Amino acid sequence: MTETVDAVVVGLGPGGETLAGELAEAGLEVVGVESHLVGGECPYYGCIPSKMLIRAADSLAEARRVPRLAGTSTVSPDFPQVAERIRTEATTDWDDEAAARRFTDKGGRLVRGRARISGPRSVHVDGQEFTAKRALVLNPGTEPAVPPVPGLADTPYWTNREALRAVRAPRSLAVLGGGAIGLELAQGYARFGTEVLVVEAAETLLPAEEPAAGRLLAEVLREEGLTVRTGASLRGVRHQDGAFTLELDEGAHTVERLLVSTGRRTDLRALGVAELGLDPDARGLEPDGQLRIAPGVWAIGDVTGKGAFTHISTYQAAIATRAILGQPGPDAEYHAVPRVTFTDPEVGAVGLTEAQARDRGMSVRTGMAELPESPRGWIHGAGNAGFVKLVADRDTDTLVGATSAGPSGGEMLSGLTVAVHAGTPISRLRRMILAYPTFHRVMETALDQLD
Ligand SMILES: Cc1cc2nc3c(=O)[nH]c(=O)nc-3n(C[C@H](O)[C@H](O)[C@H](O)COP(=O)(O)OP(=O)(O)OC[C@H]3O[C@@H](n4cnc5c(N)ncnc54)[C@H](O)[C@@H]3O)c2cc1C
Ligand SMILES: NC(=O)c1ccc[n+]([C@@H]2O[C@H](COP(=O)([O-])OP(=O)(O)OC[C@H]3O[C@@H](n4cnc5c(N)ncnc54)[C@H](O)[C@@H]3O)[C@@H](O)[C@H]2O)c1
Repeated sequence: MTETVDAVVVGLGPGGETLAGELAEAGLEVVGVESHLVGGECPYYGCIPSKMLIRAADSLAEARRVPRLAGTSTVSPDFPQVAERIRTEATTDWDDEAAARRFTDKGGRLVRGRARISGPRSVHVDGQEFTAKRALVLNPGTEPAVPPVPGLADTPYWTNREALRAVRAPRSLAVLGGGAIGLELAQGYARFGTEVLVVEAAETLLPAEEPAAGRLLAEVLREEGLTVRTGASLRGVRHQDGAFTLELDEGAHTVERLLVSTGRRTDLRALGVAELGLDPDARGLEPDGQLRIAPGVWAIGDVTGKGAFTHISTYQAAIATRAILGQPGPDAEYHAVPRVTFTDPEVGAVGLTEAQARDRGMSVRTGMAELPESPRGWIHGAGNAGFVKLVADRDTDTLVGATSAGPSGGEMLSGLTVAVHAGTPISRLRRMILAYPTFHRVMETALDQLD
């Protein structure tokens, strides 16, 4: 016996929760199915607790810079203090009651359990079946992709979840994967006194971004005392007597904890996408401009492969909500996707890297300016590492990508995002007045450097 409603939303991550709530507020009968916590990865194990840890760790780093700028300082890190702030303020002890109420107060019906697609617009949840008259929306998010390293599966390794629920900082930590999750947490823990080793398979850290960003982070992290191995492979892992032994190219390395942060995956087979005629072995779901993947079926969030970021999930949710409500509107655009890795220096980036632009056959010009050489960077002194790199398309005379690394790299990104998003001609950008002495003023130098 199936229950028929207007819309069924599978997974209440940032996008799914927003969309489900808005459809309910618009008067639709909405069932939201969530197998874990309403709100998804971001508020409980992702963006928010990790940034809370980083905020605390950055305050320690700033205090350690006092001797180079202002006098003397004594820093005594207390990890339990930030762990408690994450538990009580960020996650309310990993309890989603408030988020669940936020949805049900809008008129939505929350069904707890794991959904599996059972028909063109139907799902099974623990013996119940729901069929959507108007829309089935898939927002299943991702889970850690764990590489097939011999021995790894049998060890009590950490993923982002355990790393952000920890109540004390381990003495030593190996981080497998030097991408966004790995680097943010590696630096965060190191600043609390953990001895950290980062093992990255690619030749540079943060390999999806400009190589200059990865090189800069490797340099800064090494200066802070972390050990960084790039182009490295983990051949095997053992766990014995409370310690992990890692077999690396250069020999064995023993640590108290191991964090696996080597990317993410979605189990489309378990979700049952074959019922929709889609490939269950695909890496993700490929929606059209209105986020549709089949008649009456939408997909939003990390599973669409357009950038695993909360702002992409909620951006897509807004477009899909409108489409489901039958309101016309523009297709999703991805030429100016911004992202920020919240290391110190922060690495902000938007649009294409130089390599991506060249791969697309563009006639590329680049401009680069170093932050320490700018007035504000020089004034800032300790902790001023960073740069702005611009990637321009010679044919259209517009920026197609930019990277802003520095103490406020994420904030510096906003002007660059506007430029790439709007396709502002470079000749027009060159006539812009930028406040003195800001970090973002370095954009002017980078524009002058466009070869
Ligand atoms: C450590 C970390 C830090 C991050 N930091 C940032 C950041 O600073 N900024 C940023 O923009 N992004 C960040 N992200 C990424 C961000 O968390 C995700 O992009 C964001 O959560 C959006 O994901 P989503 O909407 O696709 O789904 P998710 O948040 O993954 O939620 C999906 C939900 O679906 C549920 N679900 C899955 N399958 C089913 C099913 N079959 N039935 C019922 N329920 C199901 C899950 O339980 C989950 O609650 C970070 C991620 C991590 C791990
Ligand atoms: N600040 C943010 O916005 C933020 C923060 C954290 C995560 N995220 C999102 O979550 C996604 C997932 O993060 P992630 O860091 O897990 O993935 P990622 O893809 O960003 O990085 C994974 C890294 O692991 C490396 N790797 C893969 N297999 C390896 C192996 N066997 N040995 C050593 N290295 C290996 C990859 O080369 C890559 O550098 C990110 O891509 C991002 O979209 C965003």
